[in-house]
Amino acid sequence: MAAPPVVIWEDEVAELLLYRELIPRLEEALGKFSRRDSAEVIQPVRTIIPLQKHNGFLGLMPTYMENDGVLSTKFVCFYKRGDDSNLPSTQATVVLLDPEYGNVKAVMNGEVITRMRTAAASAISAKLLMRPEAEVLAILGTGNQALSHYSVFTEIFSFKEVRVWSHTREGTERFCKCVSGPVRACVSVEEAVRGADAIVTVTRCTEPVLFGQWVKPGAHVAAVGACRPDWRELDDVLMKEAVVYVDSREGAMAESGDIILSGAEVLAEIGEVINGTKPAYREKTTVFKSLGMGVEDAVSAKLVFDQWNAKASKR
Ligand SMILES: NC(=O)C1=CN([C@@H]2O[C@H](COP(=O)(O)OP(=O)(O)OC[C@H]3O[C@@H](n4cnc5c(N)ncnc54)[C@H](O)[C@@H]3O)[C@@H](O)[C@H]2O)C=CC1
Ligand SMILES: O=C([O-])C1=[NH+]CCC1
Repeated sequence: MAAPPVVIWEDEVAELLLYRELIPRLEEALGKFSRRDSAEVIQPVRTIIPLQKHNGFLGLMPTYMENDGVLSTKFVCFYKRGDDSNLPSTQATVVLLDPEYGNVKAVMNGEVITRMRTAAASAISAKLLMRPEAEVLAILGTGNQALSHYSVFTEIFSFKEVRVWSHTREGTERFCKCVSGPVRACVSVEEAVRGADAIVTVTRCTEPVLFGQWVKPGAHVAAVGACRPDWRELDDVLMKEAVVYVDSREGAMAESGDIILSGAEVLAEIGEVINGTKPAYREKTTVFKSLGMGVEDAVSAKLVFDQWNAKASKR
């Protein structure tokens, strides 16, 4: 009989998951996903169930990576919360199964995984699409994703300046107190993004907040919020002027308001750039539209589980 599942919760996931180990595994997984070899990866577009009464959505994100022996599902609830709400805007759990027997091996906190793998995917897009001489990073939004993006972008790049903007002053103040390095608080989006070489959008807004007229030609934008077909973070000018990359074409066409409503053309998946089958236009203005994928959760969960087992064998 299979052993009962282990439960690995927030603090332990945070201790076991490190960007330096996660990033290379994510790069490999994004490349595998874009090869569309069903003997290697099966990851359908997530199923979404609206939670109308609570202004939210449940996303189910099953993934099977045959050669890696990874079978997992993430359950993620995300909500359109008002500013005065103390309730979380994203809650997630990842279940890791044994693909041979079908039993559950581990149940893990998915918030840390979601924060870290999303920020790591944005950092991979910047590694491939941002100009190497980039000096200024701007972050729009000051929530959980803003903090994880600050951590990984300052860990792997050497920006001379990091700017942050939130639509509330309290949000900006909280963010500036939480981060361990320098950051300049900005009072408007325009102040934050003018002249920036890299821009990360991690807001819960449903109307455009970043306008193309303010974006420096050649800048790279990692667009992480606006994960519903009628939600926007970026305006039509930016979407049409930029070269657009996505994590998954099918996901983007089903879920990204910035792509669907602007009618912008998608040049490539980021995995295709990793595989060398599509070009990286570093000298042009680029947008990486991230929606989040099950393969990212699957490789993160495997990493956490492997590290947990390695630690357990030393006890
Ligand atoms: N692409 C992906 O893989 C993922 C995307 N997300 C999305 O990223 C976004 C940020 O997520 P979290 O940091 O977890 O949320 P959070 O609730 O911790 O932070 C959201 C931020 O948006 C700001 N905000 C709220 N309403 C706004 C408005 N009308 N205009 C401008 N700013 C506004 C808040 O002040 C806060 O700074 C959400 O849209 C979430 O759904 C989350 C997880 C994964
Ligand atoms: O990939 C993910 O976990 C999510 N994308 C949008 C909200 C949550």
